[in-house]
Amino acid sequence: MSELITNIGELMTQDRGHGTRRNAAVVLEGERIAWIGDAVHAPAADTVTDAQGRAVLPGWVDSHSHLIFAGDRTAEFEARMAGESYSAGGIAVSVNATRAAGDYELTRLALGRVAEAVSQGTTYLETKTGYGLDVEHEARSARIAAGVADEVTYLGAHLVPAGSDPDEYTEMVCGTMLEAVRPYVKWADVFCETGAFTPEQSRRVLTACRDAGLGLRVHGNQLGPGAGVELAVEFGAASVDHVNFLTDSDVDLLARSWSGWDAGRGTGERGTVATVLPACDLSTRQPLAPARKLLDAGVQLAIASNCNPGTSYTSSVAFCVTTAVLQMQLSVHEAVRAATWGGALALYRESGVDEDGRRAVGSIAVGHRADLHMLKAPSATHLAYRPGIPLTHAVWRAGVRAV
Ligand SMILES: N=CN[C@@H](CCC(=O)O)C(=O)O
Ligand SMILES: [Zn+2]
Repeated sequence: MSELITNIGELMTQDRGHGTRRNAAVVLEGERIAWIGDAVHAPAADTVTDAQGRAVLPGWVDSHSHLIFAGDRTAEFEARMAGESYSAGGIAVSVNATRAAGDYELTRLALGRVAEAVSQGTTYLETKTGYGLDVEHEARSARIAAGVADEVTYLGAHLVPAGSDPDEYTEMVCGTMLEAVRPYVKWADVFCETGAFTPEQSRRVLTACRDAGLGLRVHGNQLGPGAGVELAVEFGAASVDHVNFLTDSDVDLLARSWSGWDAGRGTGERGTVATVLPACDLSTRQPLAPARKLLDAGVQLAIASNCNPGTSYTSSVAFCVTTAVLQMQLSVHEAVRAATWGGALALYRESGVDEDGRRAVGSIAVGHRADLHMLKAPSATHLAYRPGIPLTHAVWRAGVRAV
């Protein structure tokens, strides 16, 4: 089956040429993009969708979320809005509620959150464990995550549970817990921060997970300056996320991590993506991550929702993009790029043409996965120009109309 989407007012492809086309058309064939060109030259297809001048972007690639949880942390949020500051300790509230929930309930909650994300234009999504924090519940979270998300990250190193010895717990994260989650996960993450895991404990987790064949990610430099970025770059992590408190040397390390990479061709040695989480920064009243400075220094940037019950209870990547433009001084093109192609880069999914099951996501090009987001607006600029207005008109995920 093929579908022609025509009369696209603005097609923001975010492909290597960064092309934005006017009066464009796209043909989808099965799960792939088969043709892109001017609407006047569009070929015939089995079905036709008239965009009536609306804008089309790649679907959002949300490279950082924590969707496997039960319970509610409204009280903590209210206390924060009354002046308290965020601390990692709140994670324990979600751990208790998550452990108490049955499998069916936890799955239902996670699926609801994925559906909410898709309804707002997300077509590819990573999610993490991290609210189980014992072998049984981390393995269960990983299994449920594998059934609802495109990419799963093991975050046993989210918090040392109350009553556990930090070094013994870290050993379990690197041993029996890692073994139990291994069949379900592709990535591992560590919350390297005061109140969570020390640099030395983080190093042990990253080493064990790398040796187990997992790709690496780091929660770093969220609540204060620290070793997160240094460790992420040293271990060749795919991304370091949050990055609110960076020294010049952190920015330089991140930029230099990309020096062996040919951005035009997308070849060479990859570095570490800096993932900024604007909704989290607002919701914790933290200083915004220096996205402008990172881009200017040559760092590859992603924007993600960080949807979780503590610091960022939103799955709206559009909201994050809006904030990045209005508050972080990014252009609309840069912000959309970071939330599509940048997210794919952070998940090693930005390239791959017509490889079965591994088509690129996050950009619109022939042979890439047909993940499209049509706005109720003639241009992507409206995402920032009309903040807070739900602008998703239609969504295709792997060629299937999802919204
Ligand atoms: N910072 C660590 N983890 C989450 C928050 C988890 C929570 O508070 O429940 C984050 O990415 O912000
Ligand atoms: Zn997170």
